[in-house]
Amino acid sequence: MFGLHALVRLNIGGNNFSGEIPVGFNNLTRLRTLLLDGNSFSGSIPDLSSLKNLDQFNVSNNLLNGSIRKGLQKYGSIAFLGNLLCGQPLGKPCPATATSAPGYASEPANPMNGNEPEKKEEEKKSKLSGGAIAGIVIGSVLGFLLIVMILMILCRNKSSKKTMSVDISSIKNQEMEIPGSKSETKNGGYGNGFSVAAAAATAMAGGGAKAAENSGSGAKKLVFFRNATRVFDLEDLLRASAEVLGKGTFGTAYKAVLEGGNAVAVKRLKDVTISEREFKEKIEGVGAMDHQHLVPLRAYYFSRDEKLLVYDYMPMGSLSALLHGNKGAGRTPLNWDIRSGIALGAACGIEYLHSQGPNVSHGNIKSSNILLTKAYEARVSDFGLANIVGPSSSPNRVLGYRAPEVTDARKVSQKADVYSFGVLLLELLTGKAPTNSILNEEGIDLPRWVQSVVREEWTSEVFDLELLRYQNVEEEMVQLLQLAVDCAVQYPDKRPTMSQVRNRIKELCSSSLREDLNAHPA
Ligand SMILES: Nc1ncnc2c1ncn2[C@@H]1O[C@H](COP(=O)(O)OP(=O)(O)OP(=O)(O)O)[C@@H](O)[C@H]1O
Repeated sequence: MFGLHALVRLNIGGNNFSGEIPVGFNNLTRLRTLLLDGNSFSGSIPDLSSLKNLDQFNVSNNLLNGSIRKGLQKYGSIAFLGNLLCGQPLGKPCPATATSAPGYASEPANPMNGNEPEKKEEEKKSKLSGGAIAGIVIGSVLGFLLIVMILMILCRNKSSKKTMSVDISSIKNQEMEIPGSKSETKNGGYGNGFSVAAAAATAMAGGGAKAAENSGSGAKKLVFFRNATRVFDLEDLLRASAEVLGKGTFGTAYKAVLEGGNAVAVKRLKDVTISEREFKEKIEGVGAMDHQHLVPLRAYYFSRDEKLLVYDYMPMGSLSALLHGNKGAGRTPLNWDIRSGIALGAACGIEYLHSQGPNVSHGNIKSSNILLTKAYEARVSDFGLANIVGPSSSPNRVLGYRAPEVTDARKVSQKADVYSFGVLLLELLTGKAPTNSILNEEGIDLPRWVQSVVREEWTSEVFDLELLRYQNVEEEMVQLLQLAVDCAVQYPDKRPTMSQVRNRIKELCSSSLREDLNAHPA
C-alpha cells in the first residue's frame, strides 16, 4: 500500500487495525485525506510531516496516547477524540515529561523510522521521572529527619535550661508581684538560706511532666480562687524555672519564676490520702480565707499523681530564716519595732483564722510559717493544711511548738495554736529556736528554759542581745515575755484566746510607740 505514491484519499476507518500507525504513510506524499478513526491503533501518533497536502485527517476512537504533534493540531479536536491523547487541540494538558519531550518538537533522525528515537525518549523520560520521584521521596525523608533533629535539639536546650541551677541574683532582681497580690514587690536581697537544688528543680520538672500528662486530656487545670485573674496556667508553671525553697511537713516548696518575671511559691503536697472531692472542699475553704496578714493561696492543682498549691511568693522569706539564718557580718539587726510588728501581724492573721469558727485553727504555727514582706510585715502561711495532708510525718522541729496535749497532728485546736504562738513569741524575744530546729541544732525547750530563767529573776538574760540595745522599751519587752509565757502554759484552758493575745500586743505596741514619740518628739 505504501508504494501507491499517487494515492490521494485513504479511508480505512471503522476497521480492526491494530498496532502502531505505520510511518510508511509518509511515502504517500500526495495524500489529501487520511482517515484512520474507529480502529485499534495504539502508541503515539508518528511524525507525518511528509504529507504536505493532507487536508483531512482523523485518528479518533483508537487506543492512541501521548501528545499531538504541532503539525497535526490544525485538524481540530474531532480528529483526535476517543484516545488517551493530550495537548492541543484537545485542551488536555500533557504531563510535563510528555509535552516537553524533545522527540515531539524536532524531526526524527530517520524519517522512515521516525518513532524509534521517540520511543527511546519515552523510555528515557519514564526512567527520569522514576529517578525524580525517588529523589523527591529521599529529599522529603531527609528534610523531615532534619526538622525532627532540630526540634529535638531545641527541646533538649529548653529542658536543660529548666533543670539547670538558676542564678538567684538574676531572679531576685526580676521578682514581681502577681497582679492582685497583696504581697510586697521586689526583693530586698536577704540571703535566707535559699539553695538552688538542681535535683529538686528537676523533680519539679519531672512531676510537672506527669501533671502535664494528666492535664493533656484538658480535664485537669489550675483552679484559681476568688476572683483571682488567671494570669498563668499549669503549662506556664511547668515552663517556669524552679528553685527549691525547702522541705516541710506537707511537701516541698518551690519558687517558680514565670515567663515575664512574676514569682510564685508552689507547694507539692505529699501524703494526700483524702478523695478528690474532700480535697476540693477543704482546699476551697483555705482559698476563701482572705486577710492582709495571711499568705494568699491563689490556686491549686489536683491529679492522681500531683497535688500543687500556688501561693504568692514572699520576697523576704520566713521569720525563721530572718532570726536564725544569717548570724554573720551582713545581718540586719532586728529591732523591737520590727519584732513587735511581726508579733502583732502574725497575731492578727491567726486571730482572723480563729474568727472563722470554733473548729478552725492553723495547726502548724512556727517561725518558718510566718513569712515577710519587704516592709517586714508578717503573713501567716500554711494554714488549713493539717487536716488535708496525712499524719505520716511530724518533723522534730514542729515538736518544739506543739502543745503538750496534742498527740495527733491533725487534731489541733485554737488553744493549741495559742501555745504554738507563745513559743513563737519566745523565739522572737530570745532569738533562740525551739527544740530540734533544723536551722539551729542548739534548739531548746523554750518555754521551760524561759520559765527557769525568769524564776531565777534573770529576766534580762532571756532577751536577744540585739533587743537589749533598745533599753527604753524594756517594759514592753517584759510584757510581751509575760504574754508569751501565758500562751505557753501547760493547761489549754488557762491560755488566753487569740483575740486577747492580739489586743495585748496591740496595746504594748502603742505604748512603745508613745514612749518613742516622747523620747524623740517631732
Ligand atoms: N509563699 C512563700 N514565699 C516564700 N517562701 C516560702 C513560701 N512558702 C514557703 N516558703 C519557704 O519555703 C520553705 C519550705 O516551706 P514549707 O512550708 O514547705 O515548709 P516549712 O514551713 O519549713 O514546714 P511546714 O511544712 O511544716 O510548714 C520555708 O523556708 C518557707 O519559709
